[in-house]
Amino acid sequence: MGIRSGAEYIKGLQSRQPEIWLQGRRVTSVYDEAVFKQPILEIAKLYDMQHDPEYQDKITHICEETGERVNNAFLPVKSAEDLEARRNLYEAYAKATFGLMGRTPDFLNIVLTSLYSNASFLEKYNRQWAENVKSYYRYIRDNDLFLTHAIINPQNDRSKTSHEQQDMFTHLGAVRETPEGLIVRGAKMLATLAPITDEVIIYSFPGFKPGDERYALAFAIPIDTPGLRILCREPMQDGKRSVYDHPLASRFEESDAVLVFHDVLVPWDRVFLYNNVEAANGLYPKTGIAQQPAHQTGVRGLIKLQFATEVAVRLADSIGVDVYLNVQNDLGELIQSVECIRALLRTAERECDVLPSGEMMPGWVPLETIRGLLPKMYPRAIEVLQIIGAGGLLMSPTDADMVHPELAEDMEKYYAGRAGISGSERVRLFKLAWDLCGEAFGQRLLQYERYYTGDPIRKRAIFYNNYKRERSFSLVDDALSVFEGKKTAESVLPVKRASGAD
Ligand SMILES: Cc1cc2nc3c(=O)[nH]c(=O)nc-3n(C[C@H](O)[C@H](O)[C@H](O)COP(=O)(O)OP(=O)(O)OC[C@H]3O[C@@H](n4cnc5c(N)ncnc54)[C@H](O)[C@@H]3O)c2cc1C
Ligand SMILES: Nc1c(O)cccc1C(=O)O
Repeated sequence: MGIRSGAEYIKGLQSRQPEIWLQGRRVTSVYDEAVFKQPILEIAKLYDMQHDPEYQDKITHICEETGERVNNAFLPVKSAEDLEARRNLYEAYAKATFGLMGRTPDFLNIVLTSLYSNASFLEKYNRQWAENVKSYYRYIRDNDLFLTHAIINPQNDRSKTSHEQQDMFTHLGAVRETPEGLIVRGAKMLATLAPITDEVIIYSFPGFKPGDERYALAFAIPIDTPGLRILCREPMQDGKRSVYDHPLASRFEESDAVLVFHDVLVPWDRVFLYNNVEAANGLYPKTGIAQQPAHQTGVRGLIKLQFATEVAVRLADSIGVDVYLNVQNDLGELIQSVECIRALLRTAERECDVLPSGEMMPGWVPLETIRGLLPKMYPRAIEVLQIIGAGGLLMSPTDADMVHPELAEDMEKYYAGRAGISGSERVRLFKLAWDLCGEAFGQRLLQYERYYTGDPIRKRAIFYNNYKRERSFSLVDDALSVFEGKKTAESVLPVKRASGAD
């Protein structure tokens, strides 16, 4: 089949009835549910872009194996050209959503492509797991499906491992084997966009300890598999807010959900890993599923940061405050943050790593640096928006006020910005900014940037430890070589090193 259109994606959603719980009731038709409607349409637009002549060659390619046109997320990366094709895709999708949707279909489809490219990792433990991953990749690619994922255990008692929790099946684990497959029970978080996806893939960040064998699992199933319950968090929109009043919040809210598995059957051909702590701990660091998605999130994060920065610049300009040094200083800082991420991405794309499988991956050090910096840079951009917008962010009237005949004159006069910025222009700009920096929607976007890639503190500690392992920090030796063989600084003269260097 190859690339789907938006209408085909929506038809797929309409053909199923997953068990979705929202505000105390069961959702019977996800497409007709107001809170999901607009996000569905935004995702549908991304599917349509695959057929749009403006984008088609940038974001899709002809699959070598099938001869069909498929999305670039399914392209195993073997060369710089492949990497560029991937980047074009990330950029096109991120620009279409202003970087505000983190879990667009490309994200998990590249995870899957990496698992496919590095299936040899699984083969070492079980040949069938590797075969299962490969056929699942082909199935998702050829049907152009949209996945959600849940790789974190619910936040119950973080000081204990899965098998030490109060109930054996609080965290998702295997209950028993049957001839048809594995029965699994328990919960996982935090499946973004789960209600509007086709399938769910389950795996985990490393951290399993001996005794956690039943939780060491990876598999994928259709989102409407019997026994799988999707428990949505409280939505931040009712789905009926005006696009004028909430130009971003009304369109781009990604729902998040806890997934509860009530004795769900996972067919054997969908089991990718089971009952093996070592394999489960190696899956994330050793199959490229950390590094390739970091490229996608780096590009998306750049667009999001750039967007917030542009809003801040336009906001400041609209009320004439960017003549002040402090405001210029803050805006200059944001622009430098954007340029820093842009430069890191370029470096990552040029300084590639090549895995034993031949898969080419953007450089680990610059990508991890982006992962470490964005959780600080994005919240700072939001803070700057709040500081520059100040009380003006709290004076925006509504769409209805703007068009009311009795108020129209006041609106244009008292809400105008500096010369040349009309009342309606200024109000629209401030509403855009408020969605990002004031609304619950904007707070979620901030929380996403802090945590989507895991706990930033532990991530940075892992980065430090790996970096230290791979490097000798030899500049220090070079500096200290001046003391070689000498006891005191007073007696020092440069000495010849073994290498012959001074
Ligand atoms: C908006 C949003 C969307 C998300 N979407 C998805 C998704 O689609 N799929 C998915 O699988 N996940 C998703 N996540 C989850 C994300 O992966 C986690 O939030 C992230 O891994 C951090 O884990 P946690 O939230 O459980 O925090 P915790 O690990 O519980 O951490 C809470 C606090 O305790 C500290 N802490 C906890 N344990 C330790 C420890 N061992 N050592 C030191 N400090 C510790 C942390 O530093 C942190 O401050 C999403 C998260 C957000 C916010
Ligand atoms: N955050 C991630 C995720 O949810 C799945 C795969 C990779 C990541 C990541 O940021 O490394």
